[in-house]
Amino acid sequence: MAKQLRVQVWNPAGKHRVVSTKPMPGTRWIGLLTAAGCRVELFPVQVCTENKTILSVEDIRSLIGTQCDGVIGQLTEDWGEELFAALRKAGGHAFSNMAVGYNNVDVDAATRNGISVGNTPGVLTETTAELAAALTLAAARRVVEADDFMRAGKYEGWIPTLFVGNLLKGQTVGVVGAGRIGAAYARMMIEGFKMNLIYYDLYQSTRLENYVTAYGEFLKSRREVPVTWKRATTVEEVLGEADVVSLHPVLDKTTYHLINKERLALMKKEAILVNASRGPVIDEAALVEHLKENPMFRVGLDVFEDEPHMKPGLEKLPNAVVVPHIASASKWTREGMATLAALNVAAKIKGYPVWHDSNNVEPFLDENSTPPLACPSIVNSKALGLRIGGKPESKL
Ligand SMILES: NC(=O)C1=CN([C@@H]2O[C@H](COP(=O)(O)OP(=O)(O)OC[C@H]3O[C@@H](n4cnc5c(N)ncnc54)[C@H](O)[C@@H]3O)[C@@H](O)[C@H]2O)C=CC1
Ligand SMILES: O=C(O)C(=O)CO
Repeated sequence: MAKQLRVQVWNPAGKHRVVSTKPMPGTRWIGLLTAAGCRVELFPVQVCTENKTILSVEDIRSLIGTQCDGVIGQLTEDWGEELFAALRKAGGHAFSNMAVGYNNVDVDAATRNGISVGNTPGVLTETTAELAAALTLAAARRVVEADDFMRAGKYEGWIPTLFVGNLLKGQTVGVVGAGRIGAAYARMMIEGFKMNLIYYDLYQSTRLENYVTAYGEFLKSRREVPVTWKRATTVEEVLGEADVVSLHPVLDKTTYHLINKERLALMKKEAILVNASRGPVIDEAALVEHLKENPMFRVGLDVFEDEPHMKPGLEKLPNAVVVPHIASASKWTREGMATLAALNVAAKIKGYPVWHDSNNVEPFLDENSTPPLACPSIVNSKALGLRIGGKPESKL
């Protein structure tokens, strides 16, 4: 039996019961749900005192209870048949992850149970790309190693060989998964550091290619060396040619352990590998061995295969920069994610259609105007036969 969980409640008299499995930043999301007539319940995680950061399936079943219209869940939770069946039985038909990635959700199980699955695209794009850029710089210029050295009182004066790293300008940046975040990261590295691009994706990114071409023309007009781009036909091509490789694909069967022992061996000895997508995209045990054998190879990791744990040995390696899945952690983005997740649930409960363009959710994020009457992004809208539409001006 799951122990009784303490919950906080807003708008207790609300007609529709919505549960959020974790507290989310800001208050706009609560206001939007209560304005839509929802009673909002959330499980307040006290990370240090209760050590209850990740809810089990059993915990979540107990939060859903016998009557629940919708749930806002988190990427740390396993949303499969058991939970969706429990939600359906409780009368619910709306779920949203507070994340753009939804590899923790069995979308087919949700569809079988008639439950919509929302996610939060777009609002994380630049924030996540910026953290990937930060990890790239930290790894290239050995920022964390040097910081540790200073704090340990080891600095005795400038020497020419101290913490020598990699220059990015003129080198090649490789992007695997050139979707929203991958393309934003590519633009940052190209414009910021004048790197050349090689990318691999299942689809061509004409927009990104045109952007790099135009920037190259601009540089030429200023008599500077132009940047270039190339679309690789295999991931191996990217790994062999790039000086920096950043991973931004979705996690699915095709990307699980995309970077493994054999593919790491194709990379340059002094290359930099960054992962701000999902941990299992890299075979982390193979990566630890590769880092041990190649001390000039460096990584920047935001995500881990067995999150929140690291594979043994990673914590001891100076050529790894590691941060705890914070790529989307800017105030604007996290509050925006909460808003989109809340609207995915509230608008579904109200029977509104699904927004026509999940790549442009900005109209939902403007705090000074009322959001469109639509669910911002529902990944199984087609399978459920949901209506597409949305009127920007009307109140929820
Ligand atoms: N570390 C963090 O805090 C964050 C991590 N993410 C992760 O980043 C992922 C990407 O997010 P977005 O860019 O918004 O999604 P997106 O859907 O715009 O881009 C994903 C790209 O991956 C490509 N792709 C799919 N399978 C591939 C394969 N086998 N090989 C190469 N490319 C492949 C797709 O074609 C697409 O272009 C999310 O699914 C999520 O897992 C997203 C936000 C924050
Ligand atoms: O949105 C996602 O997929 C995340 O990983 C949140 O940071």
